[in-house]
Amino acid sequence: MASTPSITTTLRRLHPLPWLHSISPPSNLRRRFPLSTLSSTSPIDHTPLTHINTNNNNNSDNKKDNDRRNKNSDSFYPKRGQILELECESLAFKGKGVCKVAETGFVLMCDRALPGERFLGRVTRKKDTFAEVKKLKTITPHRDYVEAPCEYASHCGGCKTQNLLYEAQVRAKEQQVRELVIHVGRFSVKDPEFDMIMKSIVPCDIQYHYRNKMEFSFGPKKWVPAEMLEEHNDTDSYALGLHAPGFFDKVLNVDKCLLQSEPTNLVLAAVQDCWRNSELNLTPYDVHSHAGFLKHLMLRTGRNIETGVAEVMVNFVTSSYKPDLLKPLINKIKGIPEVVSIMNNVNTSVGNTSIGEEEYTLYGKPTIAETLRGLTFQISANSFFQTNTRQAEVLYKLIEECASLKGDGTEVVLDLFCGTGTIGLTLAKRVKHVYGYEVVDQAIADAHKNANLNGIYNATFIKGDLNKIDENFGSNFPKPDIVISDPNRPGMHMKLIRFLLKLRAQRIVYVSCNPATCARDLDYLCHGIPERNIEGAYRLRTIQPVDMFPHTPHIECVCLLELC
Ligand SMILES: C[S@@+](CC[C@H](N)C(=O)[O-])C[C@H]1O[C@@H](n2cnc3c(N)ncnc32)[C@H](O)[C@@H]1O
Repeated sequence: MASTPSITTTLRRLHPLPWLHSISPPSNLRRRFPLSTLSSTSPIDHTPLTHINTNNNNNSDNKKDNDRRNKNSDSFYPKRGQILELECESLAFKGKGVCKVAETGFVLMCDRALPGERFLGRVTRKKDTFAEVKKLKTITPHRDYVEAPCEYASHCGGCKTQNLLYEAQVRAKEQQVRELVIHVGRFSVKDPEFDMIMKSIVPCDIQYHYRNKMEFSFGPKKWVPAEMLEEHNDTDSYALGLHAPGFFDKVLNVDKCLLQSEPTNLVLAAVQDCWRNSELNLTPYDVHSHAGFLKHLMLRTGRNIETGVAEVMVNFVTSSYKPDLLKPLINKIKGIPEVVSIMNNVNTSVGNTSIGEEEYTLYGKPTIAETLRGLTFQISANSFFQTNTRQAEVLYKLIEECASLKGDGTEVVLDLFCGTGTIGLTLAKRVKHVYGYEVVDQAIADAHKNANLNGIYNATFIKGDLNKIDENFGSNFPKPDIVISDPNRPGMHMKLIRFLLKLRAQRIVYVSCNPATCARDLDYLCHGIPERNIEGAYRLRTIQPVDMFPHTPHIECVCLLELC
């Protein structure tokens, strides 16, 4: 709680999770509400507070929130620039710390504030129902403080919670999902089955070196956080590293990253060791002037399928094709035994993406391999593959359990947002047919390759935009028994939700990397949208959070829905 400062008060109604206003409404939701109302608020804002009260009136946290709102309709509204003493209560969206003003419950969100930490913070931004704060100084550290092993942890855009005990990280993630399921999904804790539905989070056994893919950027200048400027006098030199949080044009120079594999750290160190040598004439790409050659260094780790030994692919993304310039770097890194592939993606566009219009193999082979649930997958520089292979095994096992296939080869599976087909393919041997839909051409091509590689001939992968389906969509495949839906962060488009409600497959396994849009879609599928005369048709049986990415705010969930 913040100690009550001298303030001007403003009349405001508070949503139990006001920071959700910062989730931009996905295009599909614009259809749910009149455009005029969406210009200023998110769809979640339209859930009347009374509705939340009725549905969740035995939730003690909600009750306290609501009581407080009733007593204090005049809530504290801080001024920009104001300095407050705050205590972080929990973690929320994007891993930001949630602090509340004593008495009024007004919410302040602070990046890198951790539960239990008391600190001084300056108000940097005011939104309608909450404000953002920048931490200036810790007064007392949070209760689960641990020393962060990475020297960049306090300012790198990758990890946000390295100095929070891992057990506390997963507790906070689990709590976040629970709150979203209640407040956004409108599932009631009063339901006697609620505790059975809401499963405990599955932690990640390995908390470092778990990522099989990292992308570092080159930049003309090292970025140094303001508070460290005095210690650094080399800010004018070239940078290779990770982006500063929220900035596409600021690169924090890093010599190693504790999330990637050990061999890829050797590659990064080898490149760092020589690329600035002026004799090599290597220049970093400048995203403002568009001059320069080196754009990104992408490192991927797979394994030799026969021996199980790690294999590394190095992908240089450059603004033009000049392989001779890369030769000294190649000579240096090909000496690292795990490096089996050096690729060059040439991207001449002014954009900052790492996918090239042309791709060249500069050394070794053009793909590496990985296994998942007993299948082999070929991974090219740009193909999508789950970035935490070990935890993907856990995730896919959960998906398979939720699918509860009969195993007699009679069932049809619809794999929506199939990517390179990994989920559908891991189920294919036990079903009649898998139909996969995905918008990216290359992913569809990889899915077909993966099917052939694994001798799977009962899977069809089709390119299609699931945000643009029409009434005929369902005539492209037989009625599925099981639908798997694994959308990216914006969740499912309203057209797809309507389609699924009409299709009435027996089971839907919803895999999500964004618990907020997941909770929203579960609400639609289970409770319908009364104001649009859409009835829900599903019952939520389980929601299982899985931690795929320790030290980051990301949360994955596997949800099982059954037809009512
Ligand atoms: C979270 S990934 C899931 C990939 C896959 N299921 C897996 O586990 O590897 C989401 C996938 O949805 C695809 N996607 C995003 N928007 C889409 C759309 N509108 N229509 C179809 N596919 C889309 C992305 O290209 C991406 O491959």
